[in-house]
Amino acid sequence: MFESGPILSGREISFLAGGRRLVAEASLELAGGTTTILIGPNGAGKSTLLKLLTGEIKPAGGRIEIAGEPLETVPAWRLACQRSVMAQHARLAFPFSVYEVAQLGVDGIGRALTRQRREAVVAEALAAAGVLDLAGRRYQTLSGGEQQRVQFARVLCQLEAGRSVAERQVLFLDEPIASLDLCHQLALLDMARSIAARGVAVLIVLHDLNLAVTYADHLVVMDRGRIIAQGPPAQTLDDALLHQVFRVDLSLSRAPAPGLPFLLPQQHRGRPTA
Ligand SMILES: Nc1ncnc2c1ncn2[C@@H]1O[C@H](COP(=O)(O)OP(=O)(O)OP(=O)(O)O)[C@@H](O)[C@H]1O
Repeated sequence: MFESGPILSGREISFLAGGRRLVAEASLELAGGTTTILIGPNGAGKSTLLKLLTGEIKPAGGRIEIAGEPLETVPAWRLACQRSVMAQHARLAFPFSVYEVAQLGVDGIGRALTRQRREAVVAEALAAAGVLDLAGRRYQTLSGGEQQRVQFARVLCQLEAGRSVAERQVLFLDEPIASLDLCHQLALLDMARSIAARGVAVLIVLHDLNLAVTYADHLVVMDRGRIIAQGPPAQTLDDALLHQVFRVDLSLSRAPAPGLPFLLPQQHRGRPTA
């Protein structure tokens, strides 16, 4: 059994850039064993908030703690063991093979592991992400969806290698299914949930509201830099909030599968309402 409770917490976090407040007084907790899904329209501040929580950028105000320590005091090598990040866009300047990209996840972090174990971690991650058969290919020659799955393999490697150092870990996935077909979307989200089930705190930025309400234990809704609602999906989303945040007419109804919340467009006019 794992220790439940928050692994990462943010209190009143703010971030300013270009003369604008991109994140304003955001507070949230990422608990072990929990899948938190962050939703909101384009430009709401989701990726900016994720970058603040991962330590990639520094907040102008507020406090972020990971495993009880202020985030800014945790040395980079330990942070790399405590949290793994799949960014929205990953660029590679060098002609790496798929295997080498996944291997980046264990480089450094997996130094305490035997070479055999490191190789097993990479092979297991490539297989879990469904890209083992692409291991020898040049990363740049892959399709967008294949590249996204290789990036997922890389973060799986990092998480697994980091486990030898950090017991309490956070997995951040920023729009991890944006380029994936439905089968691979569900496979990735199922895997993220099974990672949460072993005690990791998982934060996923998603645009698909159906998948968000289906996979989230905790839903966080952002609009214009602010967290405007959060909690269990069924108690967090309602028609009024959907209209306010996404500026379209949607209705929350029940899908044929019992207990599975589902959003159906109602009189959708094909473009956002004013
Ligand atoms: N460094 C920056 N300087 C100025 N503005 C920025 C900077 N970074 C982000 N922004 C702006 O901040 C807002 C929030 O950006 P962010 O990427 O966090 O949104 P998002 O909710 O992830 O959007 P999307 O769903 O489109 O990915 C956007 O309007 C963006 O243009």
